[in-house]
Amino acid sequence: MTVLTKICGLSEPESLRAAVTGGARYVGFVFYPPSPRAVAPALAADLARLVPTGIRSVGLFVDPDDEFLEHVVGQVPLDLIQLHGKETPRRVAEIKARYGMPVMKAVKIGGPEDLAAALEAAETADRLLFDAKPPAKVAALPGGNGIAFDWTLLAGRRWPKPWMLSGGLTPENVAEAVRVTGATEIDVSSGVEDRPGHKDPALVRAFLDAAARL
Ligand SMILES: O=C(O)c1ccccc1NCC(=O)[C@H](O)[C@H](O)COP(=O)(O)O
Repeated sequence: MTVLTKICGLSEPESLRAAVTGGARYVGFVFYPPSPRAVAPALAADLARLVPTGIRSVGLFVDPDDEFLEHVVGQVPLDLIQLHGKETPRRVAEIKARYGMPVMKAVKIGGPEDLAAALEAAETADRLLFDAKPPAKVAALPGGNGIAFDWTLLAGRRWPKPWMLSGGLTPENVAEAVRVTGATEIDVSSGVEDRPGHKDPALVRAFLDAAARL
């Protein structure tokens, strides 16, 4: 089965090259300053210009205002906007209309009660990304926490929009995650880092090799 992979949180040419040459179909740039993966728009623009046609550059935002979106989208050649905050379906529709770009909405999963939000998000988003709900007790990021959710919650389910599985994926667990969920698109950040915010090109290649064997 062909599984498409997104490598998220790229900020260096070497790891970007590992993603591109390793077969990633999406590369993600984080525009959320509190993240250890946050990248300046000017650097992201330089990196995005290295991305060959056919690989989609994804800009990741958390509850961005229009001024920040304008600041980034105006200088970084992006193919897809990923919204990873508390954006409503109405805000998603507004961003889609304003920037004329498809939007992938993150849906945070902690338990079965969170699945309904996916159907609501699918009303206006072009794509869904299922991620683990951040732990409530610690001051976690909205995403990129290296935490997996219960994949059986997605088993056998169909969604009205294309969707991507993320949350705690690694070269070691990705085969099981895809087997259980039936995901055809996957996303990883922490699982290919040797320290928070630093992608290890060897781990990037290992993850992509594992995905290619599915
Ligand atoms: O990656 C981040 O630092 C981040 C910060 C704030 C919001 C979202 C963030 N990442 C979103 C992604 O798409 C990650 O790839 C996804 O959450 C999976 O991350 P991980 O569990 O570390 O593989």
